[in-house]
Amino acid sequence: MKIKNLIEGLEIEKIHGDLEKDIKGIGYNSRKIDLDYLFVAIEGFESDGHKYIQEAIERGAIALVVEKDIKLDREDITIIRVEDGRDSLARISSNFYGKPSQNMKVIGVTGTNGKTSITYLVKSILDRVNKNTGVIGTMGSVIDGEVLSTENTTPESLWIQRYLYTMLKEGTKHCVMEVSSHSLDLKRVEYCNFDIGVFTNLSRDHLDYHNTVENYFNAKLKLFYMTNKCNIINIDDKYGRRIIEETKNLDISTITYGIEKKSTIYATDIEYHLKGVDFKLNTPKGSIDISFNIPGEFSVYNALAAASVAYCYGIDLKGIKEGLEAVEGIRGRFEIVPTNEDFSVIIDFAHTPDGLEKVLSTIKEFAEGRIVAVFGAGGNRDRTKRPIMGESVGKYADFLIVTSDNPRNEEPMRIIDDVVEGVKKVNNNYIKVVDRKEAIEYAIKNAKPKDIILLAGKGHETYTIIGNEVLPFDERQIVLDFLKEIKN
Ligand SMILES: CC(=O)N[C@H]1[C@@H](OP(=O)(O)OP(=O)(O)OC[C@H]2O[C@@H](n3ccc(=O)[nH]c3=O)[C@H](O)[C@@H]2O)O[C@H](CO)[C@@H](O)[C@@H]1O[C@H](C)C(=O)N[C@@H](C)C(=O)N[C@H](CCC(=O)O)C(=O)O
Ligand SMILES: Nc1ncnc2c1ncn2[C@@H]1O[C@H](COP(=O)(O)OP(=O)(O)OP(=O)(O)O)[C@@H](O)[C@H]1O
Ligand SMILES: N[C@H](CCC[C@H](N)C(=O)O)C(=O)O
Ligand SMILES: [Mg+2]
Repeated sequence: MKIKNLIEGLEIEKIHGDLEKDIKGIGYNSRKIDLDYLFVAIEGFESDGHKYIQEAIERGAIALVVEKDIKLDREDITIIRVEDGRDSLARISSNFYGKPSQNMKVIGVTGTNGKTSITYLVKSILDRVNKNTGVIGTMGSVIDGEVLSTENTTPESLWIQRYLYTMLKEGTKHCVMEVSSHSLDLKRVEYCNFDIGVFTNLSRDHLDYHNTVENYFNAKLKLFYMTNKCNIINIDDKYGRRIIEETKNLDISTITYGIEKKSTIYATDIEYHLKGVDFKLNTPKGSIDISFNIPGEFSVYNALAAASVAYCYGIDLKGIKEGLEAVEGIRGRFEIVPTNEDFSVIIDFAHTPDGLEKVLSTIKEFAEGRIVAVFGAGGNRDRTKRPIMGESVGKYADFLIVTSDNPRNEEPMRIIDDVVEGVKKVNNNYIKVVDRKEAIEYAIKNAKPKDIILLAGKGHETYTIIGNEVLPFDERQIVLDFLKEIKN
């Protein structure tokens, strides 16, 4: 595509050079630049893309989008100076891929917990009524059955636009996307035409990035100004009610869902059990009984959110029921490891105080033996949530093994101590085991009949991040291998 077409709509401060050149690809990382590429230099938190302009040119960049004035000894390189590199990257990427979001239905899901779960529930319902649905989120990008791994829950704008383009090419006209607060703040989803926005809930997380809960909320709020068809909001969450208030004058319809407060889509007759939850789904078009395969009240909320999306698209109750009930489970979300033992092992991705509270209170309701929790907190992430996570687990678990969860560049024992600070307030029945594999093995070795061992925090992840290294680490495999080992 010619540079002049690529920069359509871009807010430009200065241009130098030829705009007729043909661009073969776009990049924001110098290491990924190829022949005849356009390189967008972004000043980041860790580094500065402008430092890598020379490398980008050596690799084949023939045009640059920059946030600062730069001096080059090459006259043939086109230089476009802009105010905001991230915003420009999003605009250019959308142009390059033919503005794919304008030709499809994109559903954005935001909130602290439940995003991944809801995206897969929506996919299950829409797929069943012949709407081939793509997903972009924590577990990767799913395009026509193929899963591509993504670096972030919501990838950089270039990738989002590329995935949407590929989906369209494959005949996928619906995409359900997790929209993280980082992505809203860092403009990864700019120029993305959202049909529907879904809000799950808001609780403590990511304060390392946003500093205050108010900033975190305001980042999430942005999504509901970007939608065209409908906003779907959890009315039982106080931040959900704030979104409803803040957006009430917009020319867009709002569907509310909930259990406690009066809402458009709601659940009644809820019956909890360890293998799932049964409830009546009520909509303005009638009610239907749902037998859902993931337990807990939080699952009812996730199912209601997905049902609201389907309702918004006019899918009938039977279609919604079939789609929800077809979900046998979601990887790493209350996943029961098939051990064949007299105790149970559950792998769950809870990594926030609220997520842990929700999953543990669900387990507590059915536990006949002890609850043993193996968990930790991620390094280079919100420190303020760590003691609160410890407290959430300490309130419910009979025995806690506080361990590591992706320490990244932090000292693992320091993270554990941050968590233990909260544990100690409510429970003294804990040990610290830095090595997560040893921690899991300890829990299994000492398991008593009817125990429920919860391995929390890593969910679907099959790796651990120690320093800058990503090492293989699959908890299911660790559990099964260890059981085999102690039996031999
Ligand atoms: C805090 C944050 O979100 N940071 C994101 C941000 O990084 P940054 O601004 O620090 O980038 P940087 O390292 O300073 O580099 C600046 C620029 O120089 C470029 N560069 C750098 C080195 C080089 O050799 N050549 C080069 O061109 C980089 O490509 C970049 O364009 O922009 C990068 C490019 O898009 C992202 O990869 C990076 O996400 C990092 C990996 C990250 O960990 N993000 C997490 C916190 C995140 O986004 N999480 C959310 C929420 C998770 C959830 O709860 O669901 C998510 O959506 O995943
Ligand atoms: N609606 C919910 N409310 C509270 N906790 C939930 C909810 N849904 C799921 N959880 C808990 O949070 C964990 C993570 O769920 P999920 O992966 O769906 O959230 P997410 O918002 O995608 O998280 P992330 O921000 O990491 O992408 C689950 O394993 C479960 O323990
Ligand atoms: N999307 C979340 C996932 C956290 C998962 C947990 N295992 C951790 O590493 O803290 C994050 O990047 O903060
Ligand atoms: Mg997710």
